[in-house]
Amino acid sequence: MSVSATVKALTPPDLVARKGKEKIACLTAYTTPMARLVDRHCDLILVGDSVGMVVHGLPNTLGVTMDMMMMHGKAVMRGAERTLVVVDMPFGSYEAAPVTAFENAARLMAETGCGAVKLEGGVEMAGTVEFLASRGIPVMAHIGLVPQRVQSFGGYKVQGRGAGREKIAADARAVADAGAFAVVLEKVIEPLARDITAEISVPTIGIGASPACDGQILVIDDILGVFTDFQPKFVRRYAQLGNDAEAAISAYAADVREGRFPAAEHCFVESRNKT
Ligand SMILES: Nc1nc(=O)c2c([nH]1)NC[C@@H]1CN(c3ccc(C(=O)N[C@@H](CCC(=O)O)C(=O)O)cc3)CN21
Ligand SMILES: CC(C)C(=O)C(=O)O
Ligand SMILES: [Mg+2]
Repeated sequence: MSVSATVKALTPPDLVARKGKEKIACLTAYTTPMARLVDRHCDLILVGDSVGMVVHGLPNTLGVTMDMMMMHGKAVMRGAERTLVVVDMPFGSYEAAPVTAFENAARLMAETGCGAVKLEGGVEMAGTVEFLASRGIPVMAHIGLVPQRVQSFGGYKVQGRGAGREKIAADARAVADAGAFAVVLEKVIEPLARDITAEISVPTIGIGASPACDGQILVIDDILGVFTDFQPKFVRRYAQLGNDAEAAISAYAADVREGRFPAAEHCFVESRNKT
């Protein structure tokens, strides 16, 4: 992004203005070429810490570092012109104290050029959301299933059933009141997602939280069929790129072994006029 950019990027206030009017389409991306594609069709790109699982082969998001988020954040910014780019704050970079959170969020914003950060947590993180938001860092909150706490939760379970309902409603109110410009609701039961969406004044972005939300987000590798280690119930697969990639790789290897690749058009000879 540069000051002379001709295309103006969407801002957090632009997305807030869409609530109740137009659905907000969001996807994750981690690389420049994918960011370019998503940028043409979506409103928001999340550089999710899911990158640790889908790109780096980690078992969960706990091992994701600031360096990884910085590097993928920069890569995505090189491909994004009109979407709002949000970078996930990794586990350990924001929970201990608002000042630590500010220092890490400011680094992400300053060094990647992203438009906002996202952090996981509700009532207990509201003070930090307020600290950042009041100091110029737009914050997207993330409540319900919070993957960075998978060890405490004992799995990626549905949220908001029974007694858990009031806790998540309180989380939504707390982060919205603290100044979050949007709230991700992950794997939250539909009636609760509907009530929260009606109650708070900023957009809810659902992932496994029903069409009642103001927008939706999924992990790009899940919708493309690139990541297939597991498939959450909330994912819809729009392509089978993993299968296509395997077929291509297998055909290439067979061509090399059988002498069908390279062919004449891939070879260089003495004559001028040819590159
Ligand atoms: N590829 C990918 N997609 C995601 O949506 C995603 C990540 N990675 N990494 C970070 C978090 C982790 N999330 C997850 C991970 C697993 C499930 C899952 O397996 N859900 C199962 C049931 C598991 C259980 O009940 O314990 C499901 O059917 O939804 C859901 C969300 C969402 N995020
Ligand atoms: C799934 C989304 C909401 C996320 O936090 C991520 O990709 O890390
Ligand atoms: Mg995340």
